[in-house]
Amino acid sequence: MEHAGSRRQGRSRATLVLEDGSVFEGWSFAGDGEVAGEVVFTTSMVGYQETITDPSYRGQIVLFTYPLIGNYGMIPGDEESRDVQAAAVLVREYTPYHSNWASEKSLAATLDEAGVLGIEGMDTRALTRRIRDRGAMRGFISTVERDPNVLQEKANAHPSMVGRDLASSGSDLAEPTLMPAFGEERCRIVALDYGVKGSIYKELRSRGATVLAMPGSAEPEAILDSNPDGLFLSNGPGDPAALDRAVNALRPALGEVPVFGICLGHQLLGLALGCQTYKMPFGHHGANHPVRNLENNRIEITSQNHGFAVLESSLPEGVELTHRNLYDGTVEGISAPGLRAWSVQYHPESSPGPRDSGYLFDGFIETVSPKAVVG
Ligand SMILES: NC(=O)CC[C@H](N)C(=O)O
Repeated sequence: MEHAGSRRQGRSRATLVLEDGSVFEGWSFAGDGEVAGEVVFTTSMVGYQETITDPSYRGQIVLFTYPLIGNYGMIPGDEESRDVQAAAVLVREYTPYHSNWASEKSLAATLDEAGVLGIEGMDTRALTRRIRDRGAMRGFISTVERDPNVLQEKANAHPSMVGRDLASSGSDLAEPTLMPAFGEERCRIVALDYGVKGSIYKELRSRGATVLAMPGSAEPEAILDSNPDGLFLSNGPGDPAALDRAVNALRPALGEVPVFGICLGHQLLGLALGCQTYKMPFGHHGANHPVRNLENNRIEITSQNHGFAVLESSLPEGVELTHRNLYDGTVEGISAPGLRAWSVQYHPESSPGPRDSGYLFDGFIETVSPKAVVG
């Protein structure tokens, strides 16, 4: 039998223990049970729906630093992929009252249906500081087990994000899928899907690109045989350095077609060009990350979600640093002009403020559009 105080509004107590043994208590607002994952914090003030459905968050327990989550519900069409991808969701306060005219269900209902734990009432500030001070850590959450030692052991038994290939199975695509341009077709590109955010395809298609999406596991011949005007490399979960096969598959395309990569795609391009990647102490997750564009010295406010990065000292000759994080100096963009390849570590166009990095999509489409379509 349950003892008094173990439930609130019909929900269970939940305990999170990090690999260093620190303990955080909360209440489940969705789901019951146990889950392990790397705990990361995101500073986005809006966009929880896009965040939890972003496949790059696979394997991660996502903590929102914004103190109130849930108030605009879930809006059909705003999801980045079909499924909830985050391993669990941690918030300070969850509100079940969602008032956006377009919302059709609550965040809690969505998580419940997906079988993903949602925990509220956690000291998200203390937890964020812990991660910021000690680095990204694995954590284990349970609504059934309360013993911190048991939970810490389980956190430590979970595989580290370093070396984890989550992208080979990151795509929902079973086979190549053609997505027509919105409006007049200007170019045809192949997109390698390692766990893509759907909004990226919308950005490409709305600029006149017909997109042939292929699973990230596509063979090099399949990529080039379709004779694309350009090649796009998507975002995706896990450690890029675990993806030798994907890196080797895109090498033959370099120099043959213009290549543009985002997030994991940026890291894979870097690896294919001979750079190294590393795990950052704690990642960049949020919609307010300032980046200096080294080509024009402007600052762009960008939307980011990455725990790995390209190592600046590993950039070989011919590869240029184009974008750098304003705060911590992380490489956020590179280019290899001789090979017509470039990439950034963030999602152009999904920033909350001025659309100040959409030029990256524009530039890609401009570069790969062979000619204006006649008739
Ligand atoms: N957004 C992404 O594609 C993330 C890339 C990679 N999984 C990282 O964490 O750095």
